[in-house]
Amino acid sequence: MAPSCSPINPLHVAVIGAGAAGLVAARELRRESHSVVVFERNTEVGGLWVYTPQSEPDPLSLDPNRTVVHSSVYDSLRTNLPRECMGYSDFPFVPRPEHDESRDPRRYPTHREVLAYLRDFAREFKLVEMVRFGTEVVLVEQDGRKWKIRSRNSDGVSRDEIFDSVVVCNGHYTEPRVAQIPGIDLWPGKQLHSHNYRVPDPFKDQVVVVIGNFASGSDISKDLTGVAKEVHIAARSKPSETYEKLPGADNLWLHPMIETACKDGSIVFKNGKVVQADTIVHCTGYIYHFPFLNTNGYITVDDNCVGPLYKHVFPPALAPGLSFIGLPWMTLLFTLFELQSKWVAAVLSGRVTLPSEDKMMEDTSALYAKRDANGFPKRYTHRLGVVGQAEYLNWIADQIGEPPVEQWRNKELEDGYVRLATQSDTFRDKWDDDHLIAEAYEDFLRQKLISAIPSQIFG
Ligand SMILES: Cc1cc2nc3c(=O)[nH]c(=O)nc-3n(C[C@H](O)[C@H](O)[C@H](O)COP(=O)(O)OP(=O)(O)OC[C@H]3O[C@@H](n4cnc5c(N)ncnc54)[C@H](O)[C@@H]3O)c2cc1C
Repeated sequence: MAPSCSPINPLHVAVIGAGAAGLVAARELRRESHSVVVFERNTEVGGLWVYTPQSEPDPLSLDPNRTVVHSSVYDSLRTNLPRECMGYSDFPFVPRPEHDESRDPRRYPTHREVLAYLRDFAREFKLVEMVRFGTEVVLVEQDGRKWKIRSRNSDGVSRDEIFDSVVVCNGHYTEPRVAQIPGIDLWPGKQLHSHNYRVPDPFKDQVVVVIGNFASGSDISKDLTGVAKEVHIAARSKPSETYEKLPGADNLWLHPMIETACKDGSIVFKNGKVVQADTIVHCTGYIYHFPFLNTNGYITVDDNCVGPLYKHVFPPALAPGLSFIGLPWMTLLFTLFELQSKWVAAVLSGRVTLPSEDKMMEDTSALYAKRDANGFPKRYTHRLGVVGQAEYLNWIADQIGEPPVEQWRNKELEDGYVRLATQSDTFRDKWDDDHLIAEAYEDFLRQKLISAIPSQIFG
């Protein structure tokens, strides 16, 4: 629906999480005159990007009563997308050497630079004053037409409060998904999920099997080659005859998926190769998890499909009081967080209207039907992909009267994914799209978001 001329209706809104999604949600809600409280269980902003050397005591994170460590960032992590396309629209993620010599000016900087950027963003827009740190949300449920939030502070003190609306930004890279391996119960080696991987040192001289070959699997296997005896990647997407020695190291092999794990410590791959392994690292992704949410069964998570949700944001029967920012993946995430936040803020103030509950349900059912007809599993419901993501982001932009996402930004994402898949050992340092960098910086200059083009970022 197009923006209406209705008077603005300011509400009291709770945001759960002060990561990249929650920060921009808070900014957009406040811009729309809502009063905002951001609940953040950590002691600082940044969410996933707040690296900690600590990992969880249960290396597969299966114990529901374990102490949760939020971040899944490993020490050597650099971004998997170029920085120009990662930033918010009016606060570009550009090198900021004037601040501090420890900043990383590279096009694919370290996780520390992303955290520094998010801190800069929070400072620039005075967002920290809205955040209640060390405060975990333990329950969200409807209370008449409003929403009750129960939170617990670091002293264990609980508090109930009533809000007009709740915006969920709790992140979805903390609750691991673990691969099912025939015979694993009798296999005597160690297992961990990439959520609990930080540095390669504990794997010195080991034979390690890494399951998964996308961003984390590819990074972690390379990280391990420096200290491990052998590293074997098991990739679900590879044909069963695959057996390749990978470039960039002399102890790294690519296999198809594991056939079975045996009690003598061996791992048999579907290509028939057998290795005597010490450790398996599951780089197999994460599941959406909302342990605090009580909607009397209305919202479910079924094979990583969270629903029902209109356009991945609003549960039709509970909209607009409850909304979710940041569920889709394979997209320009910070751009998505910003556009979804603007949409939620405008819907809450009455500036933009949602379709009827029935129409939203129809749209959601149509999305599921299309997914099923294309043969995609449920866990791909929130996967946007290169084409789908541009359409989706532009659809939201249109709802709120914003311009479509810049072509250079979409193209950087597209080319970035191709590089990631085809030159996984060099994609962060070698590229041939300097023209896109130039377009991005000209755009930033034109909008007066920067004062000069830094020279060091061209390839
Ligand atoms: C290894 C890895 C590498 C990545 N690399 C990139 C990249 O290069 N580029 C990119 O764009 N994206 C990348 N991503 C995706 C990344 O997750 C997003 O970019 C983004 O930072 C997620 O932001 P978020 O706010 O949704 O979640 P988070 O950053 O996870 O923030 C959620 C916040 O909610 C808080 N919280 C959770 N539950 C509660 C509760 N009950 N009460 C109070 N607070 C709570 C948490 O403490 C946290 O601060 C990567 C992800 C991973 C796992």
